[in-house]
Parts: sequence; structure tokens; C-alpha cells
Amino acid sequence: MDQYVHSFILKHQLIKSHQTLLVAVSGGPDSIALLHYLCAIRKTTPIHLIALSVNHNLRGEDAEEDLRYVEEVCRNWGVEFVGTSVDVNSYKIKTGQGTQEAARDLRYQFFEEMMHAYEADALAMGHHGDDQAETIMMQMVRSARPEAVQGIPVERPFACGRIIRPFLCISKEQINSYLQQHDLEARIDPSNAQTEYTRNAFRHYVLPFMKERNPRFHQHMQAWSERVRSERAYINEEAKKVLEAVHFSSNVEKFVQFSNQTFKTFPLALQRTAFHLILNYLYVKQNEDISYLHEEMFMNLLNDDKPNVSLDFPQGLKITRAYDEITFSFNEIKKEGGFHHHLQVGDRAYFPDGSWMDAEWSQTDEEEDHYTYVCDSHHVNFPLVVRTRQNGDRIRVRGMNGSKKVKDIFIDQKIPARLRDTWPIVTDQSGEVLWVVGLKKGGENPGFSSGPWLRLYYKNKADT
Ligand SMILES: Nc1ncnc2c1ncn2[C@@H]1O[C@H](COP(=O)(O)OP(=O)(O)OP(=O)(O)O)[C@@H](O)[C@H]1O
Repeated sequence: MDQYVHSFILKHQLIKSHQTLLVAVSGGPDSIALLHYLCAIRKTTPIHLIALSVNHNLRGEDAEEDLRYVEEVCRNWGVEFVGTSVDVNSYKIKTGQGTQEAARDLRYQFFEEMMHAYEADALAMGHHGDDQAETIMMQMVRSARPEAVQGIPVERPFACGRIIRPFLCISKEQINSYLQQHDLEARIDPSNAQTEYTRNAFRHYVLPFMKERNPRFHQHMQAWSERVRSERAYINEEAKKVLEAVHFSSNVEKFVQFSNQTFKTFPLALQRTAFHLILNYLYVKQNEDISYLHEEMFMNLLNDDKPNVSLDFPQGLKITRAYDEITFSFNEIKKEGGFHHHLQVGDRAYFPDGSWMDAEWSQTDEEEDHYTYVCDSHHVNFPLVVRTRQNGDRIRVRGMNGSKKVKDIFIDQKIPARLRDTWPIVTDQSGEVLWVVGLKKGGENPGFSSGPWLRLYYKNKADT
């Protein structure tokens, strides 16, 4: 066992000389073996070890005895010890969590505090290869998405350092032999009683079957986890390029819009991943309800023959496709035919009636007609927004002092009421109305500036 763990630590560079290492010790076999192993390597790799143990007060006096047992072991092995008792029941009432979830939260809060208190480099935990195999199999049953089936990480950032799991490369059986070999005693493994029902079923029925087929199954699962993680990291980086290409920009409104054509130039794997990156950005809390079926629905929306399609996602998120334009929005556009597009320079925005608008840099400040708008680019906050009217919209009309209600412009120009809710209006990011297309121009007069100018061009479907 020692050799496996040694190579694993080296391969992942989990521990280095002179580091301060916290070890989470419940008193059960896995963490007692881990503590013993780490004590032993102190002979060749000088490290500062501190053992942490949490009494969850869930198993009466037994739990207190576990803590005292760990304390005694630490005294005998010359390891600094910090123990704590937490009140899981009060925390459960406060947070509405289940027992295991609340216990876990409190345990990690304590670990985090200790990481800062000791300015530790890492916290070592006793998860092993069988835990890994169970976790991956459970994830596979739950999800069809590779990114949701990655298992337990060998290391991850935590507080001021990292969490490391040096035993992921070995099986529970190897840990038991190690305990025997070194004549080590552990408290009765409380995990069987505490572990959730599903995990126990995998532990007792599925894992033995897999190990019977291949005793090295846990090694395969560990290799799988490492491989999937590195591949996912690569795909995620590549998918960020998709977001760049479609001019994805974060904004307070949590509103995302891009061209379907551009999005679809990328391979399917990147489209899928980019879709999840967008969802991660839109959903403040990770949404457990999103499954690969949602992913399929989105992929179908991209390829649907119909020009206007929409999907309703959890928490009121609406995804629509209007011709080439894909929109993710929580603010459902209330009025029929209403829209809200972001417009970057070099983009074309399509409207539900088939008309469109181009945005480009211009060499001149000349405006050919009512359907061209030029402004000094220094006076606008990008990206521009092309949307339908909102209550209270006003425009600072060029050459006039003060502003005018957009509603009055529609009335003055005798625009029929049925057209007003779908009439395009351009604003900048700060909400300043720049142009009521075809009717009134606002903002600074481009004739007074030296550019560079931004030129907008509106083309009505009926004219083509
Ligand atoms: N009460 C606790 N105090 C300190 N560390 C804990 C505690 N409970 C769990 N841990 C840490 O989390 C790891 C995984 O926890 P889990 O509940 O899966 O295992 P366990 O059966 O308690 O493990 P072990 O056999 O090491 O006691 C443990 O190996 C240990 O490092």
C-alpha cells in the first residue's frame, strides 16, 4: 500500500517538505490509517501535522469517545490535536437542512477556520478508491452528462490552501490490511450507520459485483476520474472561445443573446459545454434540475425549422430563437412581438418580423436617411440595446433642449397603436434612448465630432 500511496502523492504533488498539513480524523479506520501514514512519512519528509476531529453530537457518548480516542492516538504519536463539538440539531433547524448535510456543513466550517488559523497548505482526508468507485457509479445513475460524472477530486482549492485525498488510489481492503499490518485500532466504522441509503446499496451490492469481475475496478474508476477531469478542463477552456465568438458579455440584467449561425460553427461538444457555461452564469445557484434532456431541447431549438421557437426552463428562464437570434432571459418580454437585443459593432440583429439592424464603424458622419443613424462612439456605452418601448421612455432630441416622451413621438407621427409595441428603439447600455428608428434621432450630433463614428442601419423586411 505504501508504495501506491507514495507514487500517487508524487504524481499529483500532494505533499511537499515543510508544509503545514491538517488531517481530518473521525477515528474510523480510513482516517486512522491516513494519520498513521502521514506520521510515518515525517521521517523522510518533514511536515507540520495537526489532526482535526469533529464530534457531531449525533451518537450520544460514542461520539465523544471517538473524539477522545483520536486525541489519545495523537498524544501517543506526537501529533498536535484540535477537537470540537458542534450542534447539528440547532443548525438543522436554522438552515432547514437534513442531518448529514448539516453535519457536513459544520464539519467543513470548522476545517476552514482551522486552515486559516494555522495558515495551512492542505487538509488531508481519508476518502479511498472504493469511495471513488461508489461515487462515480452513483453519478452515472443520476446523470448522462460526462461533466456530472467526474467522481471525487484528488485535490481542490479550499480556504487558504487545498483539500487533498492521498488514499484515492487504494481500496478499503488495502486500508484494512495496512491497519492489521501495523496493529492499529480504529473506532467502529460509523459510516455504515451514517451513510445515506443509496451509497450503502452501492457499497454492499454493486461494488462487490464489480470487484468480483475485476479486483482493480477501483483503480479504473480513479483513472477515469482523473482523465475526465483533465478532458473537461480542456473542453471548458475551448468552450470559452465560443462565448467570445458570440460576444457573450455579463450584465446585471442576466440577459444573454447571440447569433445561432455563429454558435453553430463550433463542434457539438463545445456548443453543449458553452450552453452549460451560460446556464452557470445565469443561475446564481447551481441548478440540479437541469439534465441532459434540457441540453437536448436546446440543441433541437438551434436546429428547428420554425423561425420562432421558445423553451421554458426552471426558475422562469426562457430561451427563445427568433430567426438567427438566440435569447436567454428571465425577464419575459410581456407584450406580444416585443424584443430585446444586444448589438455589438459588427453584428446584425434580427427582429421577429424579419427586419434587421447592422452596427458598424463608419468613416463619415453622414446619415443617408431616416433608417441610418450615426453617432460619436465616445458618447455611448456599449453594447447597444435594440428593444421595444417601455413605459416612461424619453429621448433627448438632437438640437433641442430637454427631452421628449417616446409615446408623444408615436402620436405626433401618427403611428398606429398596433405597431407601437413592436417598433425598434435603440438605447445604449445606460438606458439612454438614442434612436426611435425611422422617427426621431437623439444623442449627440455626430457633425460636431471627429469620430470614430458608429453607424446603425435598419432594413425593413418589406423593402427587400
Ligand atoms: N467527524 C469527523 N471529524 C473529522 N474528520 C472527519 C469526520 N467525519 C469525516 N471526516 C473526514 O472525512 C473523510 C470521509 O468521511 P466519511 O464519512 O466518508 O468516512 P468515515 O467512514 O468517517 O471515514 P473514516 O473511516 O476515516 O472514519 C474521513 O476519512 C475523514 O478524513
